Amino acid sequence: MEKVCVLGAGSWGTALAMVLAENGHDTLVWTHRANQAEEINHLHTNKKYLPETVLPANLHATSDIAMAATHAETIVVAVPTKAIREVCEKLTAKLARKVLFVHVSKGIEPDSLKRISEILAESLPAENVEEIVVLSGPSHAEEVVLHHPTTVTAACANIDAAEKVQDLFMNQFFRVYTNDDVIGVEIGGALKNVIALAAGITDGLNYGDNAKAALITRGLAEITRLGVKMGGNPFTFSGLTGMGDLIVTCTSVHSRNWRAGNMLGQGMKLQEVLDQMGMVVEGVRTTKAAYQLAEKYGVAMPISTELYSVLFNDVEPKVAVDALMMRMKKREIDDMKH
Ligand SMILES: NC(=O)C1=CN([C@@H]2O[C@H](COP(=O)(O)OP(=O)(O)OC[C@H]3O[C@@H](n4cnc5c(N)ncnc54)[C@H](O)[C@@H]3O)[C@@H](O)[C@H]2O)C=CC1
Ligand SMILES: O=C(CO)COP(=O)(O)O
Repeated sequence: MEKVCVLGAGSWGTALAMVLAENGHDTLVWTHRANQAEEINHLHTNKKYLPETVLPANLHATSDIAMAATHAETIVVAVPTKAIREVCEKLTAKLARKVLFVHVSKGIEPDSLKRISEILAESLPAENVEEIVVLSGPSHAEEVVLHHPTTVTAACANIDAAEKVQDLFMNQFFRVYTNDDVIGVEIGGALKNVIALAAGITDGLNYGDNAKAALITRGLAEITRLGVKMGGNPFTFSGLTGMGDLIVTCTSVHSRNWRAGNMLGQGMKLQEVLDQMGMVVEGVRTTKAAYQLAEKYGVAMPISTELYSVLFNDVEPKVAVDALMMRMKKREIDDMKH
């Protein structure tokens, strides 16, 4: 039995804490909201994020970051990308030992263009970090808490650390693979949210399944082009954290990014959509990062670029789709190289 702390009691942090507690680990979930910690401890629910779920009685919560820092041999970071630096800062002052860090957030920081493992490495004291492992793949919290079969990947250059995380989480309904390609796994996990927003938009425009299949396939092509240029293994992008996650996020009703895109496609403005969601839609900030990364690495990312113009330059979704369809003629396979 390991002592594990999960930082963030949104839908994903709570679902993963539930997996860990059910696996018999001494699991504590930290939330910055005291009333949410009380709800988890006394009612064994987290109604705002997982309204139908009863949490295991051995899952405990705290809003005291010092308690979270001292409890854990392993810390799972499950807050949205934009909160990671702030949470690390709070945690840093309280860390007293070396900890194995696992992150499950899917984003890239705009402007700095840092991946999450890079943000963690620069925000946490090196003497307190045993390793940083990313856990990613096609996995909606809503299905994990129902014990529906789910597969994910734990990635770290140090494969022993990835295997340790595999052992922590793996059970009959939650299957964990390992990979040593952190760049490929993080890029796939972050950028699929961009394509899911676009898929939601075409569904909101009632463009049907041909359009969605095209977005998934050409989306994977541009994610792979960028990811390989950044140093990722090309095979990672056809795995669980690439194609797998792209499929689930573009097709599932649980997807926050698809739902947000769907509202945009139906004519709502971005701010209205975000106000209505009440949960993190990582793809919005990641679209900005993708646009910047495409420029930085000189890689063609037409879907991300058109989505950027919809989200940040007020271009009508239909106009953006027309622009994608009317691009210069291309060869399908040659195009993958540029
Ligand atoms: N929901 C899901 O099924 C999955 C989510 N993810 C990723 O996990 C990450 C978290 O997502 P969700 O749990 O869905 O988000 P959420 O919106 O359900 O919850 C986010 C949680 O972070 C907390 N938070 C926000 N700002 C904070 C701050 N400054 N300090 C401390 N806590 C803060 C919120 O109070 C909330 O408890 C995202 O990067 C997402 O892409 C990954 C796989 C599945
Ligand atoms: O990453 C996810 C599923 O693997 C969650 O995606 P959404 O944030 O779009 O809900």
